[in-house]
Amino acid sequence: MTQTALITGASNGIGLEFAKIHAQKGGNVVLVARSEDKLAQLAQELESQYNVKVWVIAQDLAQPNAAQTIFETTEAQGITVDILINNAGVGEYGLFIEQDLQDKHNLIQINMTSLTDLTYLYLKGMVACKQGKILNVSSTAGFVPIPTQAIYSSSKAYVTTFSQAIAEEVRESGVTVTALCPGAVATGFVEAGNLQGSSAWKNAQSAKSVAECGYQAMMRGELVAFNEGKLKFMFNWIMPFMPRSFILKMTKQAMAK
Ligand SMILES: NC(=O)C1=CN([C@@H]2O[C@H](COP(=O)(O)OP(=O)(O)OC[C@H]3O[C@@H](n4cnc5c(N)ncnc54)[C@H](OP(=O)(O)O)[C@@H]3O)[C@@H](O)[C@H]2O)C=CC1
Ligand SMILES: N[C@@H](C=O)C(=O)O
Repeated sequence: MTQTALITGASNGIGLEFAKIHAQKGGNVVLVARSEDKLAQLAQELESQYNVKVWVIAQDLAQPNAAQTIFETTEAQGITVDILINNAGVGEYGLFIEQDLQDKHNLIQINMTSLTDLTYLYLKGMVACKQGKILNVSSTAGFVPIPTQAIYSSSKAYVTTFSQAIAEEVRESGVTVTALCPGAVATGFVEAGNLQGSSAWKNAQSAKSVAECGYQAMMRGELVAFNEGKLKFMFNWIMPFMPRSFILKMTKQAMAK
């Protein structure tokens, strides 16, 4: 049966690669982002190249009602979402007290609240049908506090913890929830988050490789997935045993420009 995947942040980066992967496997796709022209272009390419159905929903996930609007749109068009990939997210760089508070509210809305709302709205139907998969794109940043990314790293800690908790809640239902925790990835995220020049991205991975890893982990129903084995080892078996003060110095240095 052809499965439909709703992918947020599908106009660029990792989300764009998720859309290509799912379409290549014969899946229908609902593309969500703000850039309607880019999404329309991608929709046309995917439909002609893979003979799948593609819908475009242009929505700003920084808006409080975005998730409800997206859900109402798919409901109105009779679209059953079998796979939800909450990928959209924005980064940041700078001292907390020097940040624009509205920008931080937007980050919290995009990275946490809209992700939560979309999960709530679509997970209910998946549980009712006893099938479905959710992939929440988090980050290794969620495992440690990061000076200059205080709210971003906290938002990803939320995504990783939230995803595991609801995965257990629905474990008997036939629905799986996966948190994908990439390290540095070479996408527009870096410039958009004013992160260029930070040494943390010197060995950034490709969006394609991260999406392939995340998609496979989602299909296997993994709880928490890393795109590199060394990251999995470091964040599961090394970092938890390090002194907090040392971790803070290390993350602060990694972000230095
Ligand atoms: N790049 C990295 O180093 C890492 C990224 N991640 C996570 O991966 C995910 C994808 O990031 P990545 O692909 O790298 O970043 P990109 O900046 O390349 O892509 C971000 C996507 O999110 C969309 N987006 C941004 N703001 C909004 C908004 N307000 N409303 C709707 N959509 C929005 C953008 O589309 P548009 O502008 O058209 O709205 C774009 O499609 C994020 O959750 C990020 O936190 C995790 C670890 C590392
Ligand atoms: N890992 C990067 C993306 O989440 C970061 O720390 O910003």
